[in-house]
Amino acid sequence: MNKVQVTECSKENFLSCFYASREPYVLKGLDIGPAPDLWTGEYLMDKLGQDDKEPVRVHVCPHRHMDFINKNFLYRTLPFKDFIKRAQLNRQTEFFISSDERYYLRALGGDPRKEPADFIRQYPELAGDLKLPMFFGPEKVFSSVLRISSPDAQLWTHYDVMDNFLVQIKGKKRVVLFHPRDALNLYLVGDKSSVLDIDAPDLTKYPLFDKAERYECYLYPGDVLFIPSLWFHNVLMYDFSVAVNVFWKHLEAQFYDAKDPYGNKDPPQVQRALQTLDRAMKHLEELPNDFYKDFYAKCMINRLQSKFILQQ
Ligand SMILES: O=C(O)CCC(=O)C(=O)O
Ligand SMILES: [Fe+2]
Repeated sequence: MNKVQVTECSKENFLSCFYASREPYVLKGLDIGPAPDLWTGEYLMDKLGQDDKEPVRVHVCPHRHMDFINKNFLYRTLPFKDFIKRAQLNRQTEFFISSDERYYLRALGGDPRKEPADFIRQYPELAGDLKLPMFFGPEKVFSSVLRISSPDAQLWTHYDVMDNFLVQIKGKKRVVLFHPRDALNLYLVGDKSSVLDIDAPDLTKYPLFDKAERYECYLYPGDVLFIPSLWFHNVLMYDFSVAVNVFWKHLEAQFYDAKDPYGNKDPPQVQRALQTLDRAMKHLEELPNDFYKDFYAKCMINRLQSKFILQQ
């Protein structure tokens, strides 16, 4: 296991010394404003509990391991006040599935299908309490996302296509990361890993997972975690947790899908390549038996490998 590096450097130092490494860092001691002191559950309910505030759509899950592949959670809409009340508790008196269900809010944009989330515009009641780390020009910002969770919830391992500064405001959490070079060891389905229990993985089902190099850190209020694009991350909340993350474009505009409200669509070039691959697979399906399919699939992998896979 590798520990994610922790530094107390300034923004300028981070950019000149660390950013280019494309490795994760926990940045401590940045001035993020008074939010970590102010944002108790009571305060959030007071600021956002007005009747005219839009209710929130949250994930509701009866298990610790939230699983996007098998969708072991529901989406439910709650008034903000009720959501905050419930998210602070370990056991619910009013619930959708069971008394030990957990909640996770990932704020969406004003028009969730089209617009990325914009924390400052959508939560003006809280915006003055938080100085988001503005490491790059405003034209590079993609979205800023409020994330609130119950204790003992764990978010599935996934990657995002943007650089990310995850600002922890309330509660302690553990973040486990995997380098993009471990993609073949994580049993991916799209942008998510099928290995749900990363602490006790089923190695008979997922033998290669043992090879994936694990990076780990703990985040406390005021900490900012830099997650470079394509790095896999899995987040375990120990407490009622509040965070805001900022997604940044670090590539030129042509490498981002203009219709991506979440920041997790692959580059348009990759989407086209995957469509072509689907067609290629249909052609292989036409072969007379599995032996031929296996052989020619290996020939195709070989071509990809010799042209694109980096030596490790
Ligand atoms: O800490 C969290 O709630 C989730 C972090 C995450 O997946 C992200 O910021 O992209
Ligand atoms: Fe993420």
